[in-house]
Amino acid sequence: MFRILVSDAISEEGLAPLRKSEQIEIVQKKVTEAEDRLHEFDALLVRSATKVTEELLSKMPNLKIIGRAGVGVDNIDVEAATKRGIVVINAPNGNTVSAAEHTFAMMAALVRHIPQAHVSVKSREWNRSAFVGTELQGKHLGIIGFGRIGSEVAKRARAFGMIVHVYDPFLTKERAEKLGVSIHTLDEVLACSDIITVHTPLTKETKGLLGEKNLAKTKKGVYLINCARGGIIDEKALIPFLQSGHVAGVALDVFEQEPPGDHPLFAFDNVIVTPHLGASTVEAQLNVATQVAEEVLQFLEGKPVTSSINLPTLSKDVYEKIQAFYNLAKKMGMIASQYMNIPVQELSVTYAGTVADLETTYITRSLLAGFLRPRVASTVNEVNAAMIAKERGITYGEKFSDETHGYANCISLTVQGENKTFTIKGTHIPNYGDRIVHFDGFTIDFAPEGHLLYIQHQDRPGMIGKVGNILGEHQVNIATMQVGRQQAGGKAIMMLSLDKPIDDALLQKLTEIEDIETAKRVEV
Ligand SMILES: NC(=O)C1=CN([C@@H]2O[C@H](COP(=O)(O)OP(=O)(O)OC[C@H]3O[C@@H](n4cnc5c(N)ncnc54)[C@H](O)[C@@H]3O)[C@@H](O)[C@H]2O)C=CC1
Ligand SMILES: O=C(O)CCC(=O)C(=O)O
Repeated sequence: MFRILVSDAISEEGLAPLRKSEQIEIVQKKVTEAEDRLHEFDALLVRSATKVTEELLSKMPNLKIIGRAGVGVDNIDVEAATKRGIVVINAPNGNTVSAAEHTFAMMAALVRHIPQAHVSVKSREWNRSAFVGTELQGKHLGIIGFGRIGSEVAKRARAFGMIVHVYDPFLTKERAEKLGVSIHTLDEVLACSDIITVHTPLTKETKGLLGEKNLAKTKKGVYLINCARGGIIDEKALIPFLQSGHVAGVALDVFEQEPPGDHPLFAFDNVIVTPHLGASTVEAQLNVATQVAEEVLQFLEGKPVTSSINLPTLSKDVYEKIQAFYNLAKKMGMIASQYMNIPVQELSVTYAGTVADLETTYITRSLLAGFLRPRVASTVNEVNAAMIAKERGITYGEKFSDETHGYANCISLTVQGENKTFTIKGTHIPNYGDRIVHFDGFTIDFAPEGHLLYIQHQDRPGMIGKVGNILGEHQVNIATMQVGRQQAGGKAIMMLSLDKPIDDALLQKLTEIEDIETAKRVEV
């Protein structure tokens, strides 16, 4: 049974695909109300209210995936989740239109004083001269952060006859041209805009982006809108600019602290607010819940997720192409790690043939996870493998080559350890399977699976018989055996596949056979 905790209000209709599965149990409770069961859950679904902290994660040892039904993941400690090998996914575009429309609604409300007029009329006043507004047509709109929502806001602004100025340091010229906007510096946008709206994530760079210094660079009478994340506009820094009239009005959907409580900005009539409603439409909530539910189902079926924050994204098509190599690489990593059971500093993976044209980043992550698994007590998978390797001082890199050794594809792994370098090469043969074709300097051909026994010895008559006898005496059946040698009478190897694992005592007995140099167990 796969147990999912849904901790925030998520569209019931969107969750329907999950409810259909008999293997899934859904519990709808706040994390604080599910304290006694936290350890049971495999998945956690949230919006922005639940704070997914390291402390919460430590109480959820079974958690494998966190789904954010929305865009911003600033309520999730992604680094802590990554360390624990937990996949974090979001729904990056399900609420884009709703957030853009809300921004526009706020813009119109701000320049036409709609909330203030509404309160006035309901207080039995009829004061038309107090609420004279300004048109949007012909006004300069500054958009800071030109991603999904920023660009939707721009479309609507153009339809209203506004002149759009964009600041986004990551926006390419080509994309800006395609979207019909020109890129400016932040200072230019600040200086020329009648209205400024922010649409960036909250990061170290964007926290307080509109603070005292930058607010001073804006036009007198500017209007400001934040429907992105609280803190991008510094709330405290705004106060003197509102008091002096430099800032004509502010619209906030988001706050540094949510809920904001009794906020000093509420004292200003020209500050209008909503309680983080950007994504609160029936359509957006259905979209984000459906996206997250589908991703969780994919994950449950062992398929890659496409909207992960902490994994390279992978489409279904690409995954189908890489799947065989992904599995082969993992096994190669596991074998190399057990064979080289000494500290290692570097892994170097070389791809040749058809595999070199695929999305190898994911394959390398799989290999790295396979390598670390026998060495690390905690969960290690594609999510946290790179981080764990870094913590352990293991560097890794990818190369590409034309040398396929006669196979259609070849993955080669070289492990650099203390005083020893080891190379293993593998290939995947469609409709046949995975084969290891090179092992520590020997050409060989074996399937990388099950209970393997590697023996290195001098090439002498009778060696196979001696090994077979000892295994037979201990009731260990040999399923397959492959041999290889460098030259007659020189160093030779055997790779045996056994029906059951062998213990230390038996391994020791094998190494005591004359002319056997090494005997190692490898479990795949
Ligand atoms: N109020 C609400 O209910 C909602 C709020 N949001 C928030 O809106 C924001 C934008 O969301 P999307 O457009 O979907 O994200 P996005 O990732 O598509 O776009 C963000 C843009 O900000 C840009 N950016 C990053 N750092 C920047 C910097 N230092 N200066 C200028 N630009 C920078 C990026 O290059 C990117 O183009 C996010 O903070 C998200 O959490 C999203 C949905 C609903
Ligand atoms: O879940 C919500 O309503 C908040 C949406 C939001 O802020 C986001 O998607 O980033």
